[in-house]
Amino acid sequence: MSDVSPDSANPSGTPRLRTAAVIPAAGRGVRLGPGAPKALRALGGTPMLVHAVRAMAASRAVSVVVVVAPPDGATEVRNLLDQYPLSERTDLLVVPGGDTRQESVRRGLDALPEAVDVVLVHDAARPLVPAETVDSVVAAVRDGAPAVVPALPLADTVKQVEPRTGGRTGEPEPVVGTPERALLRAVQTPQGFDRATLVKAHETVALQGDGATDDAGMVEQLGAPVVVVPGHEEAFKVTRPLDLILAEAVLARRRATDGYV
Ligand SMILES: Nc1ccn([C@@H]2O[C@H](COP(=O)(O)OP(=O)(O)OP(=O)(O)O)[C@@H](O)[C@H]2O)c(=O)n1
Ligand SMILES: C[C@](O)(CO)[C@H](O)COP(=O)(O)O
Repeated sequence: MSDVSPDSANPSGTPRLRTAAVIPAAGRGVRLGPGAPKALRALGGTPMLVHAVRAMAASRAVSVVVVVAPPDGATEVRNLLDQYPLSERTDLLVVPGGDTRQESVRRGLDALPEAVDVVLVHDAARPLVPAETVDSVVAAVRDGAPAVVPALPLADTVKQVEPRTGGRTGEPEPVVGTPERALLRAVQTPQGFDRATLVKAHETVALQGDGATDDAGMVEQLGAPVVVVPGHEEAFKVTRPLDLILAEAVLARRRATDGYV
């Protein structure tokens, strides 16, 4: 496995790959219920986005973090993040996002400094991803994989259905298949990419007008290989109210046992 040392720690004099994390944080969080934009809601008294930024900066490989803020909230987010300074080895940029996650990520990619070769894309809504998960994604990209996703096996059986369009919520839907569960993985973030591959994927998918629910899906549409590495249970996405309760519990345990702030 490739090491994940920072640029400045390269003893051989050969150019070190520079790694940036793009954090899309421009969503509203409709499924979480009414309130501030999801990334700005408190988790253990600290905005969820701050946890996500710290999780990326905790990896020694990451030297640049680009936060993609709500379209009209970049200044507010910058002022907020300035209250939670990172160590000097991490540069922080804040840019305005777009109407979809895909558009927000694309705007984050546009802001990357030229020297960056490896890009992580990490949901602000996954505030508790451990540093070792981040490191293993970076290492796999530095080892030559153009696209890497952390993922876990599924606990539930999955059914494919014929969705009822325009029907009432809760109306029965016909089942059309049961994919073999052992072949499925639930995909998390950060997803890691060779920068040129990810930029090309975003350009191509935007031109075709198609979408994807994750960045690796866009790379798949290019025909480039995508590999999976083990994810982590604590990298779950805060999507619904119950997720926030779980996140509070995980954070409280970390604070009690690991000295996490
Ligand atoms: N226009 C958007 C939509 C989403 N996101 C980000 O993409 C991540 C994953 O999206 P999700 O969990 O679906 O967040 P929301 O879109 O905010 O949630 P919801 O669909 O419930 O409104 C989040 O960090 C969210 O802020 C973004 O940057 N720009
Ligand atoms: C990118 C992602 O987190 C991978 O599981 C997921 O696809 C985001 O989905 P969302 O509906 O935009 O939260």
